[in-house]
Parts: sequence; C-alpha cells; structure tokens
Amino acid sequence: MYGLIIDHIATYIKEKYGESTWAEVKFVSGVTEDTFQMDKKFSEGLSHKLIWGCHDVTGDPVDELMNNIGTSFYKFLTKYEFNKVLRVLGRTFPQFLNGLDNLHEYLRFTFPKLKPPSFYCEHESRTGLTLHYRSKRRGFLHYVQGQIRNIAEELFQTEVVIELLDIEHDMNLEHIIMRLHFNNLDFNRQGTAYRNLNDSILEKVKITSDIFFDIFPFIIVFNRGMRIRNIGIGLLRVMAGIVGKKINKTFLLMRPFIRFRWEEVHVYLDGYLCLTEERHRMGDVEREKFLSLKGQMFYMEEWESICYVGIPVMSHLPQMYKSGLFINDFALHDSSRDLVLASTQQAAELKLLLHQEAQKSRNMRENMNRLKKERRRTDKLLYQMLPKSVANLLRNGESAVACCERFDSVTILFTDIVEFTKMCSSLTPLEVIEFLQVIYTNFDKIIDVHGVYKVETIGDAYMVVSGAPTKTEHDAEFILDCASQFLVEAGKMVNMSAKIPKIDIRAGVHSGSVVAGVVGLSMPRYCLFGETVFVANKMEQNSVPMKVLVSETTHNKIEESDPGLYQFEMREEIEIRDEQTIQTFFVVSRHGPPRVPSPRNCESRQDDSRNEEDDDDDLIFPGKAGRKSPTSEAEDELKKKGQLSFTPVSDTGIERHSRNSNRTHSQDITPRNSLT
Ligand code: HEM
Ligand SMILES: Nc1nc2c(ncn2[C@@H]2O[C@H](COP(=O)(O)OP(=O)(O)OP(=O)(O)O)[C@@H](O)[C@H]2O)c(=O)[nH]1
Ligand SMILES: [Mg+2]
Repeated sequence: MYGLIIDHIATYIKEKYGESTWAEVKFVSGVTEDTFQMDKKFSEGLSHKLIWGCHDVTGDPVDELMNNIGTSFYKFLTKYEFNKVLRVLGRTFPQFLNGLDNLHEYLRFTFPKLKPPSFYCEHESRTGLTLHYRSKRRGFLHYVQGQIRNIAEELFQTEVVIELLDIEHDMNLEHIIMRLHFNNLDFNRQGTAYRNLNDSILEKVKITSDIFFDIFPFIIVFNRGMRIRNIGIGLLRVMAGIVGKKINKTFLLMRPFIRFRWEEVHVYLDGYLCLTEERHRMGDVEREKFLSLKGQMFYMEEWESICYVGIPVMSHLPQMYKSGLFINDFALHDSSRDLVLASTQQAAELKLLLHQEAQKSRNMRENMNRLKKERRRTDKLLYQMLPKSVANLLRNGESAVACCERFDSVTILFTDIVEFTKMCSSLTPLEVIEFLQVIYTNFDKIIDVHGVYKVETIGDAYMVVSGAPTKTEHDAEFILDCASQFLVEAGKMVNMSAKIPKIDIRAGVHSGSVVAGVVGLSMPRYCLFGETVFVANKMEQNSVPMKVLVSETTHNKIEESDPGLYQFEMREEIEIRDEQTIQTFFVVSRHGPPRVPSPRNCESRQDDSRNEEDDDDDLIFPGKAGRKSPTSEAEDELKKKGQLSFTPVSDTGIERHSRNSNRTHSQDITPRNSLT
C-alpha cells in the first residue's frame, strides 16, 4: 500500500495521542519506520498493524479509530495539496462520489502501482443515493464512512447518515453497499433544466452516424449479446477487425471490479469504466497488450445497445507507435489529444528528470569518491605529523590540551650524524637535503617495522619513542631493536658520493615517563616533555660513533623483563647536570630475532598504525613493489639531470625481521667499520 494512506494513519495517531503513544504503537506493532513517503509502497498489512497497535495501546475500538481517521482525511490531504483536486472533482456530492474512480485513475501518474478502491452510485433520489464500494483490501469500511462524512461536510456542507445495506465477498473483492441519506437538493435540477429545452430544437437535432462516429472516434457500440456493432473512426483505423466480435472477448474490463456481462455493465451506465489490454487473437496467437481505453457507457434505447465512449490511454509515445495510433486519430474538440501529449510529455519529462537524477547521483558518487580520496590523502599527511589517535581527537573538536596524555613508561632514542656540519661544508644545499632525505627515508622504513613512533628530526638528529602514543610493555626492546637497525642501515651507506665516503651516527637511549601532547596551532606538532627527553639526548651526546649508549634505567628495564635478551658493556658514569651522574651501558648484541609489534603487544596499535587498506600509500609513503615513491621519482629526475650525487641505499629497504627468521645466534649489532 502506498505511504499516503499509512502516513494518514500515523499522522492521526501522533496528533491525537502524542509522540510517546506513537512510539509505543510502533513498538507494539513492530514497525520501525517513523515516516512513510507518500509515493513509496509499503507492505499491505502495515496500515492494519498500526491500527491494531493503536487499539492495544489506547484501548480505543478499531472501528471507531478507522472512522475517526477517515474523518480527518480532507485535512490530511492539505499536507500534499491534494485537497485542491477534491474541491473541483464534482459540482454536487453525488457527482463527487461518481468521480472517485476517475480520480484514483488520474492519480496513477503519481502512484503508478495504485490498487485503488472502486466506487459506484445508483438509485439517486432527493434524499440520497446507494453507494457501492469495492476493494481488493478488507477492513476499510469505517475508514471510508469517515471519509465520506468528512468530505460531504467539508466540501458540500452536507450531513450524511450512512446505512450499511450489505457486505459481499466476490472475485476476491470486498463489496460494501451503503445507503447514504442526505439532503440531495441538486437532484433533478440539471435534468429539468436540460429537458426544459424547446422540444422542437431537440426534434431537429438529427445527426448522421458518420458524424456520430467521427465525433467519438473511439466509441464502441455493442448489443445485449455483447457483440460489437460499430466502432468510431479512430478504432476503425487500428482494429477494424473487432466489429462483430464480442467486446468481452476483445477487451478486459479493468474497472469497476465487476463481471464484464450485459446485466452487470448495464447497471453501471453513466459510471466510469476502464477497458484495457485488448487481446487481439490472431488465430490462437495472442497479441501482446495493445490498447487501453478509459470512458463511460450510455444506453441508446433506439439502438437497444450500449455505447462505450472512451479515449485511449497512452503513458508514452512508443506505446502510441505500437498501437498504430497517431495524434490526429484523437478528437480535436475534447482534451484527449492534450491528455495524450501531456502524459507522454510528462513521461518524457519524467525520463529526462530521471536521467538528470541519475547523472546527478553519478556526479555525487564521483565527488564523494574524490572527497574520500582527498580525505585519505589529508589524513595521511595529518597522521604523518600527529599520531592517528591524537589527530582524530583534534578532528572531533577536542582541544589541544585535551589531547595531552601522561605516559609512565616510554623509551626514547636520539641519533645524530657525526661531524655533519663538517660534511655539509663540502656539499651544496641541495646535496645536504638529498643526503638527509636518503638517510631519513631509510630510517622511516625501519621505524614502521619496529612499532616505534617518529617524534621529529632536528637538523641531523632523529628522535623516536616507543610506549607513546601506543602503549606497550616492550618499549625498551622495540627501541633497542630499532637503534641497532639504524646502525646497520648507516653502516650500509658507504660511497654515497665522492665527497662522503661513509657516515657514522651516535645513538642514545633512556626510559622514563613523559607528557605527550600537541603544541602549536599553525604547525601542530606532537611533542614529548619531561626529564626523560633531556637524559636520552644526553645519552646520544655522550655516545661514540656507531654505538648505542643506554642509561641504567633502560638497561635495568630490559634485564627485568627479559634477562639476557641483550648483551651490554658497562661504560663510565656520565654527569647529566651538576653532581647528577648516570650509569651507562653500550649495547653489544641481542639474542634471537627482534620482537614483531602487534595489537597483542601494542595497545591500540591499530589506532596509530597506518591504514593498511589505503591504496594510495605510494602518494605519501615509499611505493609498494613496482610503484615508484616520490623520493625515488625525485632521485630519478635528479639522476637524469646528472645532479644527484648520492647513490641511495637500494630500495629493497630494510630486511624485515620476523620471529620465525632462522637466526638463532645472538645478532651482533656492531656495524663492520665502527670504532669501539
Ligand atoms: C486527491 C485525493 C486522493 C488521493 C491522492 C488518494 C490516493 C489514494 C492512494 C495512494 C491509495 C492507496 C492505494 C494503494 O496503495 O494501492 C488510496 C486508497 C484508498 N482511497 Fe484514495 N485517494 C484520494 C481520495 C479518496 C477519497 C475522497 C476517498 C473516499 C471518499 C478515498 C478512498 C480510498 C480508500 C478507502 C482507500 C484504501 C482502501 C482500499 O483500497 O479500499 N480516496 N487512495
Ligand atoms: N633546526 C635545528 N638544527 C640544529 C639544531 N642543533 C643542530 N642543528 C643542525 O644540525 C647540524 C649538526 O649539529 P651537531 O650534530 O650538533 O654538530 P655536528 O656537526 O653534527 O657534529 P657532532 O657533534 O659530531 O654531531 C648543525 O649544523 C645544525 O645545522 C637545532 O636545535 N635545531
Ligand atoms: Mg651531528
């Protein structure tokens, strides 16, 4: 059933009983929808579900509910401006009721799959008329009675008393016969006016049958035997062969819902009838659907026949071609041509609108995809500057202060290039940038493998942390694995250029607590604050080339959690400030392969890891196999111009450690040519 009727029921319940009762009614009826789009189809049982739900919640009798809802119908229709259609449907109340079938048919443009009720009036008198209401649905008797009373009062200021005469069930239809008692002032008024015409004029009005069948080009005259005696000029052009055939073998009667027999049709004279789907049997081959006609039947006493005066219904021009009809087959004097053109025009406009709609939704989808891709790109840039969890907090409107967090147990690594300033004196600015770019790109690849977070680079210094923003109990181990890999990587960077035969780096590590947070609005950075940072930096400054110097805190952390995991060499105590010294250790080697960070050993790891599923990593990060990253593209560019003076470490990057690697001996992390 279309949402219009269901929306009517829902609107009544909300307005009469309030939103909370409506919510209860929905719950009781198991209805999830809250609104019902008027031109959308819903399940047939939904209307009764809501009515019975309302009965269960309020205790009001169902018939009374249906009647009261019916009496709010006219007011409800104003919501969609359908009330304007009702106002012009009939000059009198009986004419209005006679126009209901036509009205619902006309509504097919808005409700293409309409299954409306059928109404027919007979035995009209000064005191009322008999109304036949037929429907494929059951249980709308009181709803209809409410509607009728409401319309009679609203549009005709007439009070109607409804007497139920009979209810039949036939042809899977509910057929309700009611006597409407009301003051039918207009009864006979038109009739008498018309019959008062001077008889002599009527006598002279004789027209030849040619003119008659011209005036009504789609008329069908059939006799009591239902045999077609004659047809209008329009029908003659497309189906001359039906003359002499039985009309109820040639056409199906779609509305009203009655049997297509003389006795039943005869009762329906002056009523609205819709013939359709002409089934033109060529031999035993049934032709496809051919022509739909809408019209009215009149009884012609002189001919002892019924005249069906109709016009073809065309929903689109192709249907017109198929039927073999042309516009000039339609009468010029009535609106049939306009109606056909209007409906095909409307169909064309509708098609254009749908096409435009489809185009719009395609554009919308493309824009959404572009937006999504752009969003991913900005996210990636943002996640390069800030941890993902922090970036998302900021994006959700949290203040920078709200993003601050204290981490009780982190381990920080500083590395620094030995005699960088001296090296730079022999390089051009571009070569300095390239030089750092190559080193840092390779370090960037390493940190991902070891689950540490790159905090920043300061000139030739490179700072990473483990234990923030992703908490882990293996922070010291991850940092030492990362530091040792940095040394291995630096040891490979030999003969990168004639001016720099090799590079050495110092590394320093310390563990402790920090406060981490975002500072700065224009260039927000994720920074670490606290003594731990200061001491880690001191470790680096006091280390020696190609060695990792760790504080006693980090040393003890490893020894407590994983005794013997690393071999250390005790060094002298260093003074980090007046009278404050720290015991230090060099890292010598590690037992077994590095631990692989995972959600199991890194809390909220997935929060701060890159979005693996993103397919445009290569835009920001070194490309996957076969895809060039900007760095290597830039390097190619410079190579072509003969400007590149460094041979970057091969793009195979860092061999990935994994627990199941077959290395069993302790891994010596002292690079080949380091000083000890
Ligand atoms: C412009 C005014 C009207 C509009 C837009 C309208 C539209 C509709 C629609 C969309 C349906 C649902 C059919 C389906 O889902 O297949 C419907 C059914 C119905 N209409 Fe109308 N209608 C109008 C006027 C009236 C009037 C004036 C009456 C009675 C006096 C009426 C009686 C009914 C009834 C009883 C049903 C549902 C029950 C059944 O199918 O028997 N309608 N109508
Ligand atoms: N932006 C910035 N750059 C710095 C900072 N400290 C040092 N640098 C830069 O880093 C370069 C190297 O500094 P150092 O590492 O202290 O000196 P070095 O030449 O590498 O000698 P070493 O003591 O062996 O490291 C300097 O030339 C500066 O350009 C800093 O705090 N901020
Ligand atoms: Mg330096």
